[in-house]
This record gives sequence, C-alpha cells and structure tokens, in this order.
Amino acid sequence: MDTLNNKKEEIDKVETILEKYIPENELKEVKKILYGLNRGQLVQPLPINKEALQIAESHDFEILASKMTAENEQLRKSRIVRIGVIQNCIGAPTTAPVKEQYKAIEEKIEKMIDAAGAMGVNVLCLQETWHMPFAFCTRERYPWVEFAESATDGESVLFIQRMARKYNMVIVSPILERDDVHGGTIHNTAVVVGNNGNIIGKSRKNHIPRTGDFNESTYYMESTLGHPVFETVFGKIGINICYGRHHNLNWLAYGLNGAEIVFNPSATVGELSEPMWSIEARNASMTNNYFVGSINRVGTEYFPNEFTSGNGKPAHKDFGHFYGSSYVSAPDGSRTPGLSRVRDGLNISEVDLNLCQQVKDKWNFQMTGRYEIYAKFLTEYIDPNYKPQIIKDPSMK
Ligand SMILES: NC(=O)NCCC(=O)O
Repeated sequence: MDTLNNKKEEIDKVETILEKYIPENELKEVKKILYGLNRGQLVQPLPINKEALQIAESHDFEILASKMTAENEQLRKSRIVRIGVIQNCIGAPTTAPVKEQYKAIEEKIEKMIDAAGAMGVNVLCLQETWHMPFAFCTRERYPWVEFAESATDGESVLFIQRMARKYNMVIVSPILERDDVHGGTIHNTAVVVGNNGNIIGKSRKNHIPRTGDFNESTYYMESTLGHPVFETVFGKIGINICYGRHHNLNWLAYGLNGAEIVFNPSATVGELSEPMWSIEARNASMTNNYFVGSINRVGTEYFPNEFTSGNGKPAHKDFGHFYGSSYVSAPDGSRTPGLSRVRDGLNISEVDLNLCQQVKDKWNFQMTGRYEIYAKFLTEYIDPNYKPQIIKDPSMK
C-alpha cells in the first residue's frame, strides 16, 4: 500500500463550493455571516507578489493572503505585522528511514518559508510536530521516538534558526522534543525562534488527548511550563498546542498573560473534530481579544502495523484524513478564508495588532470578567469534598 498520502476522494474546501454554487451578490451576504466583518467590511485579500506565486506554483502548494485593519489612533502608531501559517503533508512514506522522512519534509517547508519571506511575513508558525508523521496513534516506540530532538540544537531547530535569520522572521517551530537534561524525556513542544535566529524559549502542550486514536500519553506528559507569552519585536505570542483548543481556561490564560497572537498548531482528523475547527479558535479570538493562527496538517498517513482505538471498530493503519483548513481569526470576530483540505499551503494575514486593545475597549470583557468568583469556584471545586451547587426543585420526588 502507498503509505504516503490521500487515497480517498476528499473535497478541496468549503469556500470553493460556496463560490461555485452561490450567486455573487448572495455570496457576499453569506460570507458576511460566515466570516464576519472587519471594520464593517469583509476581510480583504492582500496582493500576492510574483516571487511568492512562482515559488508556490513550482513547488505545488497553495498560497492565500488577507488583510485585517484597525482604527487609526492619535497617540499610538499602527502595529502592522504579517502572520503566516503553514500546513503540509508528510514528504516520504512512514516506512522510509527516519532521516529521509525528515529531509523530505524539510525540503517542502524550506520552499514555503521562502514564499513567506518573499511576502514579508514577520511571524510564522508551522503545524504540530511538523518534522515527522503524526505516529502517536501507533503506541509503538520505534522508530517514532527517533524523530525527537533537542529544543536547542536539534536538526530541525538549527534549520529553523537559519530560516529565521535569513528572513528576519520570528518562527514558531512545534516539534517532538527530547529533553536530555531530564533523563531523555519526550515532550510535545513549540520552540520560539526570534528574528535574529536566537531561541527565545519554548512552550509545551498543556492538554494531552484521551480520545480515539490519539494515544499521545504513551509518549509525553502534560506541560509544567504554564502559559508563557513570548515578547518579540513583532508582538506578544502564545502557543496553545492542538487539543488545548478544547479548553477555554487554557485560551484564557494566554490572554491574561498578554498574548496578541496565539498559535494553535494541530493534527486532527475529519470525523473527530472538523465541525468544531472553525468555531473553537475563532471563539477564543473573540473572547480573549487576540489573533489566532489555527494550523492543521493535511493528508492521510499510513503506518506499517495495525492499531485499534478501543471502540470495537476493526484495527486499521491510519488515523483518517487530516483536513488542513488552516486560517487566522481576529479579535473582532472576523476570519480569513481557510487553506485547502488536501493540499500543502501558506496562509498569510496582514494585521494591525492595535485591534486587540481596540476590541478590549469596545467589549470590556476584562472589566466585566469575574475572575475572583471563578478563582474561588475552582479552588472549591478541586477539593475532594466539593459538593456541586445544585438547587433541586422541591416538587420533584
Ligand atoms: N494532536 C491532538 O492533540 N489531536 C487531538 C484531536 C483534536 O483535538 O482534535
């Protein structure tokens, strides 16, 4: 069997279908409802230059670009940054030697970063454990743990540092990390590389899934690093890795620590989560008043040995289809179109970070949030003797 990519026919994207079947004037209204408005108008396309288009065309990936604006202020200058998110399928079968698999992905990513560089992207994020297949369904150790690498001088980290330096770009690089200082333990980590190629720090996955084939707790534990926000020359950045997007308090913590952009590098499949994909991160943008870059891998990855999900269904060799659809959502509730469900792609958004404070000043969630009552509630709730506050209708038997 071909262990590389899509075998089943998958639709490319919802946007193409809407554009194909809905008349132009009605489409505008539909888009307003589905994608929201940025300062009273649909999120506008940003012109893509020739160089970036050529790279995308000759290396067979999609490139999208949008623009979201903020009001001009009297005292603060606009803070325009270009955010990029990259999605990709693996580059070689999961049965190829580890080094070969890594190199095949690195080659693709290099071209996509070149295109981001040509478009003047300032802050870029790759998908969850971008340098390897998402093999955590298998529960096998080898060869998958051999992809794990040091967050300071691993092969992919050195590569990303080179690219960051080349394009004066902050790059968030989500990897499988091997922590040699702590007994060679493995973590699901995002390394934050500054625009000078320096390592600013790292964040780790806070919530490890316990659902379906996502057997990740076989490999790594929950982060103990909190909710770090990295202050960079292009804004304050947090990283909420994949399954953390189902946890509202996780999103909240990055917001309370001052994030202006939160990335959600993910690996998730159609049947499990696709209806939730366009809602959760966008909701987090609105309620916490920051931009979110949501990234999901593409393709179907086949593994050599069968595994089960513990749900009575037959054993199988793949997770299902990773549906891509990476997009950026804004604090005002608007969002960009998504990338393809089946192709590699780079989605760029030019944004004004001043929008974060402007939306805070409009909605006042930070003034109306009752953090003290939630803190009290949670303190009581985690007590083993907690009694739920339920008032029962006395007329019920
Ligand atoms: N990678 C990962 O955490 N996936 C879990 C599935 C999901 O959250 O949709």
